[in-house]
Amino acid sequence: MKFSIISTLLTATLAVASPIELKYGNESLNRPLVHFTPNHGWMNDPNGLWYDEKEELWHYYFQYNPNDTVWGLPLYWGHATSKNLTTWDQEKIAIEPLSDDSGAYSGSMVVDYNNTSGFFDNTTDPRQRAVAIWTYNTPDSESQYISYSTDGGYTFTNYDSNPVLTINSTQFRDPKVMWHDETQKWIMVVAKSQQFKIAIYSSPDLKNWTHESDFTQEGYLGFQYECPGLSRFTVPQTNETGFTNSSSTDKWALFISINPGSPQGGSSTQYFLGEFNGTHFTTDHSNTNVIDLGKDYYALQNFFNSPDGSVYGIAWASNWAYCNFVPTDPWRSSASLVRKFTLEEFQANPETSILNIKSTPVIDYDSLNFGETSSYHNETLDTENPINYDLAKNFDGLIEFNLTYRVNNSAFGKADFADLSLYLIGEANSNEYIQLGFEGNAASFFIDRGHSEVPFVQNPLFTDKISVNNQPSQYINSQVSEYKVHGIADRNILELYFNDGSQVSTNTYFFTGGNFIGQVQLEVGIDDVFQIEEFEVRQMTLKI
Ligand SMILES: OC[C@H]1O[C@@](CO)(OC[C@@]2(O[C@H]3O[C@H](CO)[C@@H](O)[C@H](O)[C@H]3O)O[C@H](CO)[C@@H](O)[C@@H]2O)[C@@H](O)[C@@H]1O
Repeated sequence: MKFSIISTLLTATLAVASPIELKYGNESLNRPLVHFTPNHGWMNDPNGLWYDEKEELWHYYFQYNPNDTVWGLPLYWGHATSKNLTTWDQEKIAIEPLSDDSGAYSGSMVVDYNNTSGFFDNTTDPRQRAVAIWTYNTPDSESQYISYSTDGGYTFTNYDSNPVLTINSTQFRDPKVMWHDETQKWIMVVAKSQQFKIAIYSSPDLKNWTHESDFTQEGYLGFQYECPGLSRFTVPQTNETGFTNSSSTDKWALFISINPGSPQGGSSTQYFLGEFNGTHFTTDHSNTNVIDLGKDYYALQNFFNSPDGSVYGIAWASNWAYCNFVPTDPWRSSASLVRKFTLEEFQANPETSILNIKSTPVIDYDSLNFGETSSYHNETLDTENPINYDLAKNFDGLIEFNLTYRVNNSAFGKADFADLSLYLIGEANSNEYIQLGFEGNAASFFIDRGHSEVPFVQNPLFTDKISVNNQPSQYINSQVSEYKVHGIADRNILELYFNDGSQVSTNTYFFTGGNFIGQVQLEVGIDDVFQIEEFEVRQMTLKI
């Protein structure tokens, strides 16, 4: 065994009391630490993401049913705040529906710095003039409402002339609003869900909206479009390999969630890259892109603003195909980690480079304590010598790993199952594990979350095996390619970032007796194929 323990910190104190146990009691052995979960009740889409520049505080609202652990009416906007985008405090409910048979459905938040709406006076700091734009759902209609806050996003007053936008439809929802500098107008993208249209509206004041265009029947349709979003990105500069881009330095991404009927099964989030001129969005190419190739990443929404001008977003880390059966209690569903999105030139294959949205997880390591780190470098693995690493007992169940490996494509035959497999083995029951691996002939990464005794895992729609077609991070020579994967396993959510986030796969998993990982094992199915450049695993926990 060739790993080395680099550091051993905190192990004595961790066994005594973890912050999660103190906060929630024993109910939450599988409650994630750095993925937000409501303290009780049901949660789905992220809503109203914005950054309060005055308080330096991030606000995150979410579809919330506090009365049950399944989706149901009345539906509210729950609320959480964070200083570091890693740990969140749940706040009081922010927006309520008007009756028990209705819902405050998904929507977004803007900061109305210049008081275009007229809702504010000098008593509200311009940086805190928060206006929510959301869908009011009743049995008869879906229409767009606005509500404003004069206390920094904690309580909201409904505009007395709501709705601000209605088209006599029951399938018209999820407005995402941004400010467009060039036209000095607010722009809304909103789903005419079952017409497969993303409608674009403009407004000078958030109250009066003009229909500008529809983006329709593009990409995967599924059953319906939901939760659109429009974000502006900076195009990376042309590099020495001759990658060319448009003369514009900006590029726009239109995000559209589809549910049900996504190609991954259930619900997922796609995006298109193109141009936006203030009234119309046009795609550069007819290809659609999927922002996360896993099963648990839906209804992505990006923050209205951020301190560095970058695009940050959160998704709902579940899937409508099985969300109501997920074995957590007294809450259901988690948010994804916050991700920073940037545009990159992505080598789709040896001949073609394309623009791609790269995802980087945002984790504030200052809010975490670190346990043991195991590290392993420059070894060719063989079948007789796997890496076995026992994690510290009763740790908090948050681990991170980095794995960089080279594949010698000349060292296996067509009929060989040439795999490098990383097993994350349950602490309470070592028969339970997640298998993560790469197979040489398929040149694909795979995730197998089916080795569990939790009955829910047998739900066929949970899809225990998922694969990601994986590009090398570099071609070392004509036979040898290098790949990278960064993983964060947080109690019951595994986020995998391939090649520094060029591709991502987010998937939940469930073990009996809580979701602590007790052992990590890295092994190969065939000799002399895999060279481990780096393999590092570390355990982490929240600072109290
Ligand atoms: O909370 C409403 C918001 O959620 C969104 C997207 O996640 O709409 C989801 C939607 O349907 C789901 O919930 C249903 C109720 O459990 C379920 O039966 C269905 O299979 C799910 O897809 O919720 C509403 C109400 O049922 C339905 O119109 C949506 O498809 C978002 O669009 C909403 O704002």
